[in-house]
This record gives sequence, structure tokens and C-alpha cells, in this order.
Amino acid sequence: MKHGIYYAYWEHQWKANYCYYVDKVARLGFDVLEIGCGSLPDYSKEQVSELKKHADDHGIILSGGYGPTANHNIASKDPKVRENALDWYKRLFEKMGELDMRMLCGALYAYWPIDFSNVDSKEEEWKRSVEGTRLLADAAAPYNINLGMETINRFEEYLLNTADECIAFVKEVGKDNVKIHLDTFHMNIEEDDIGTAIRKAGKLLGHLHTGECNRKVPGQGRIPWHEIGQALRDIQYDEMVVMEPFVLMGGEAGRDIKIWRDISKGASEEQLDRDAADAVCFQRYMLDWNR
Ligand SMILES: O=C(CO)[C@@H](O)[C@H](O)[C@H](O)CO
Ligand SMILES: [Mn+2]
Repeated sequence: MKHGIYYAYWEHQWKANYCYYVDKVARLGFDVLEIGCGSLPDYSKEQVSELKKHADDHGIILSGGYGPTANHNIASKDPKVRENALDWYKRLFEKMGELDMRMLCGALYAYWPIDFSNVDSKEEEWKRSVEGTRLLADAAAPYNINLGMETINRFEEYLLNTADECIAFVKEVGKDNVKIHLDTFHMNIEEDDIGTAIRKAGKLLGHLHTGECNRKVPGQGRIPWHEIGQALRDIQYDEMVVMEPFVLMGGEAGRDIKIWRDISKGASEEQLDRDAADAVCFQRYMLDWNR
């Protein structure tokens, strides 16, 4: 099991200087840095090789998170949008390949966060999404990239809210590199039983995000970590566990994640760092059955 953190814990925008965060997370005791992929297709050769060198020098694995914008919606009603989205993802996969990135996760089956004033019937959306995801999977396969279909709560998404829905979706897509991606924050809202959801996902679970009920770092809240650790052991989960805390107001991230108060309580960067370092120790202890 590899333990990671999403860079946006420290940031307000959906892009950043990832070299800085590679250095930081290596120092704090992580194995993985998850980066926001929105800016990657436009990276120059130099930017790619600089980031790759940082990651290699620090022994950090990079994974990719992406909340697709509406113009990157692979399930859009508009065929032109779907076509442009696929082209954009192809450029992304090429860059991810150069960076040795093997996981892209998020609401890749549609876009995020959803504008609920403009939704189609779930059945129609699902059908287009299955087709679009198959195309994405075929484009990602030559680079050995797995796609994590993130199961997201009802206030942000409407296609995949529960593990059951994600299992059905991934099975229908039927591509080896399309995996289930669960997130403890969303599961806390939607699942009857978090352990059961993980066990049902079983070998199809390809990625896991962690965070408390209010998106603080693991260990500062009331998510049932013992139950999750037991379920991960039951399915012998051996992929990445990436914490995704969000505690800062403002910017694109504050708006999309809906942070309307300073959850960090004015924490300095040093304090955020200490909390992350404590959280990764906690997460290894609670979840890593193979440690
Ligand atoms: O859990 C979420 C959203 O609530 C994320 O994983 C999201 O997809 C990512 O933050 C976008 O970059
Ligand atoms: Mn998540």
C-alpha cells in the first residue's frame, strides 16, 4: 500500500508548482503526491522533465486527480464536446506517460461539480458515459494508465453516488484499466456501511481517497478508520491510499469543494505540514494491513 496526499491541501487553485510539493511530501513521510491534471497537457518538455526529475530524486510516485470541467465532459450531450474532451485526455495521457503516472482519478465519467440546473435523465447520461469511458480507457491503455471512477456524494455528482452504482458502472464498461475509486468523505454521506462498500468493491477497487467527515486530515474526526482498515485487509487492497484534506477557504478549490469557513483556524503552512505528517503516520497505522 502506498500513502499519498493531494497537493490542493495547501493550495487554492487547481494547479500549482508541483516540484515544490514533491519536495515537501517526501520530507513529510509520504510515498505519493497526487497532482491536479488540468494543466498537464500544456506542460512544456522542460516542465515535464523537471517534475519527473524531482519525483525520481525524491522517490515520490505521482498520481493524477482531475475534476473535469464541463468542456471535458466525455458524456456530454454535444458530440463536439465529447470529441474535444477525448482529444484533451489523449494529450494528458501522453504527458502522464512521460511522467510515469499510472493512475488518473476523479469524475472522469462526466464532469465536476455538476450543474444540477441542467441535468439529463440519468439513464441517458449513464449510456453516454459508459461509451465515453470505454474510449478513454482505450486511449489510456497504451500508457498503462488506470482510470479511477470516483464515487461522489449527491451534492456534487449524480451518476455514481454509491459503491453499488460504481460497481455496476465499472462492470458495464468492462475495461481492465477502469477501476472503482472510493473516497471516505463521500462514503460517509452515502453508504449504509463503509466496510461493506469496500468489501463489495473488492478487487475492482483501484484507488482510495481519505479524509474526515468535514475533510480534515485523517485522525482529526470520526470516520470509522478501524472498520476501513479491516475491510482493506479483507480485500487485500494494495494500491494507493491518498488523503484529500481541504481546510482552506478561497479560490477555485474553496469554491468547488464548498469551504465556507476557515476550517484550518488560521493554521500556518508549518502547522498544515505537521498535521499532514501526523496524518500519514495515523493512516499507515490504521489502514496499512501490510506494514
Ligand atoms: O473528492 C473529490 C471532490 O469532492 C475530488 O477527488 C475531486 O475529484 C478532486 O478534488 C478534483 O480535483
Ligand atoms: Mn476525492
